[in-house]
Amino acid sequence: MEQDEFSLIRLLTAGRESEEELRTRGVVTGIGDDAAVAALSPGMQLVATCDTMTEGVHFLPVTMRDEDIGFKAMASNISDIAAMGARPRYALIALSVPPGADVEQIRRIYDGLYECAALYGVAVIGGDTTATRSGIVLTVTVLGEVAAGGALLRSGAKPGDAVFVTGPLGGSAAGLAWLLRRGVNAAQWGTLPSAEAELVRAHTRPLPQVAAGELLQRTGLCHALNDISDGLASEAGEIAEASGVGLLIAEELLPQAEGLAACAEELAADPLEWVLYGGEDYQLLGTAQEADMGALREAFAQGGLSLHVIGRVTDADGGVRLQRPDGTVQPLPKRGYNHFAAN
Ligand SMILES: Nc1ncnc2c1ncn2[C@@H]1O[C@H](COP(=O)(O)OP(=O)(O)O)[C@@H](O)[C@H]1O
Ligand SMILES: Cc1ncc(C[n+]2csc(CCOP(=O)(O)OP(=O)(O)O)c2C)c(N)n1
Ligand SMILES: [Mg+2]
Ligand SMILES: [Mg+2]
Ligand SMILES: [Mg+2]
Repeated sequence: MEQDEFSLIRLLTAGRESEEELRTRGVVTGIGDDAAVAALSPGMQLVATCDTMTEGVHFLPVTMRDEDIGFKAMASNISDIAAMGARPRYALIALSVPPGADVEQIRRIYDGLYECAALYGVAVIGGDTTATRSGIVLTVTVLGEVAAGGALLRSGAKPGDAVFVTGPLGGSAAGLAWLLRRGVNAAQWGTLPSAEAELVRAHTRPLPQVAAGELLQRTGLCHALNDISDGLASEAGEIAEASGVGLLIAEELLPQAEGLAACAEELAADPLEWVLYGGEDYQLLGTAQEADMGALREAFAQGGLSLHVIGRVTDADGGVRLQRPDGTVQPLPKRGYNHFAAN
């Protein structure tokens, strides 16, 4: 790479957004000083999160195009802001690349980062650039805001609440399984049959549910909220633990990504595994009082958003359980993606 980090930073970030545009988004001092300075709206509290994408762990050449790596790194962070019922505002990007990296590849990763940021009105205000000895590591920090005292936590679920999700599950894991099995190169994705293309899209270009999170926050009716990065079972376990409750999920009510069953059949896989344990769907999982679900459904329908009731909150004794279609109930282990599992 014929660059030092200063020229690389300029190459990646210069000219992406006009001064004027950054100012209207609240940026007082952006890229180029020791730290960024940015405004928060009056009466709002800061909501901050960071997540990393590591080559070989979160992506491989056969699973993600360069632009997708950037898009998904930004999207997964925005999803955590959505899961607090907050609005994403600013992002910082920490990039580590091997010394011999292809600058054009890094630039494409940045195209994806900025594409996702623009989609959600997020301004990139800084970051850090270093070398790594092998593999790309991309860490995004997103700063958002929420009405003071109004953040939606994992800890507010109450027995008797309905449990809901904001959209279909299992698509990302199915898309990943399909890409790994087929090993097709990204240039061929455009020619995929539409069902597979949708699943691949769910894996490579997840769309965080910011509008749903903000709507849930505004209504004041949502008791607990979490986003699904590690899988439904794992995130349900997080809500149960944080709230000191149990959750009973009905398998029949789980919304499946379109084309999931056909893809599972083709790959001789179990679609329920993808739905429960696959992860990276970035839908929101929440609870609200049963009696308020009608009002929530109406508000979601008016906003063109979807909402699916998938179960109910119980007392803590039962833990997290799954009701099978035949009526039997079994424990739903808090199994999901584990970075340190032996494999
Ligand atoms: N290395 C770390 N140091 C401090 N806090 C961390 C670290 N890693 C994760 N956390 C915090 O632990 C909590 C759970 O993290 P995580 O499971 O990654 O959440 P999510 O799945 O929503 O990204 C978050 O509050 C996160 O900020
Ligand atoms: C090549 C490849 N193998 C496996 C996966 C699946 N995968 C990797 S990380 C992960 C969970 C989500 O990532 P994590 O870093 O745990 O995010 P967080 O829970 O902190 O939001 C999953 C399902 C993948 N995306 N790509
Ligand atoms: Mg995390
Ligand atoms: Mg989360
Ligand atoms: Mg995780």
